[in-house]
Amino acid sequence: MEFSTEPVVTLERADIYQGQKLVLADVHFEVNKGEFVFLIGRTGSGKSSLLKTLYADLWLQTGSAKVAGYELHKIKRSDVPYLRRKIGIVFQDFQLLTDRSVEDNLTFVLRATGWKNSADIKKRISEVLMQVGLGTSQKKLPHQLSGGEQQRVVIARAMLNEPNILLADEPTGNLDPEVGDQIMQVFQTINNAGTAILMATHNYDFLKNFPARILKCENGEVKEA
Ligand SMILES: Nc1ncnc2c1ncn2[C@@H]1O[C@H](COP(=O)(O)OP(=O)(O)OP(=O)(O)O)[C@@H](O)[C@H]1O
Repeated sequence: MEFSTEPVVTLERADIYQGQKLVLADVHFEVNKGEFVFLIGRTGSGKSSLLKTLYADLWLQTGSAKVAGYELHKIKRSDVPYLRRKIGIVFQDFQLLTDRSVEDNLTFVLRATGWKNSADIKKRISEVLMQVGLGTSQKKLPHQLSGGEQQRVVIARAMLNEPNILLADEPTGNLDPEVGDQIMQVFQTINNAGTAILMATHNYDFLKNFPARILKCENGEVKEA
């Protein structure tokens, strides 16, 4: 599996619903290993619904999809946690546990995903924090960090189990433009090291400054832009 060249994401004839409402029809695209893809579209066009489908928060009812080796049209609910270990998820709001230090937030995730050895846990936490440029913040509580630093911790958390792809939904939406650019650079560094990224964004400066493939949600469809 690790050495295969198959795409990280494949969707074919997928219809994406919110309740009874068809949000996106006949969605078909692939994301290859190590690729960077922006997902754009107006408010309400279906970007979040598409990302939610990929991490099996929204259930795929028609069509087929394969994400990190898991077939979403066949997946059992009990396998969803394993799918989510293979994909990292980053939202706009930071969703850190506010009463725990950075280190404890990250340890919590590692222990919940089966890590037992304390030395391995410490080593992995230092690695991901270095990767996001936050080497010295282990002992801090989230409120002692800036918004940009908190988002770095969230990205570090998403990287803990070496995902094949990061799904990011407006990851810079709550940040000042300058800080947003720095976070975008963190994503670039991670992408350059081989992790695919699918990022929903409203920030058109990113599209200009960080050229990459663009998918657009428009009129109930997903198109290459
Ligand atoms: N939980 C929900 N229940 C019912 N309808 C929903 C739900 N979430 C979203 N929708 C509807 O689905 C459509 C797509 O919404 P979605 O959030 O995927 O769009 P988006 O492109 O991510 O928008 P934004 O840029 O504002 O985040 C919208 O019409 C929205 O009202």
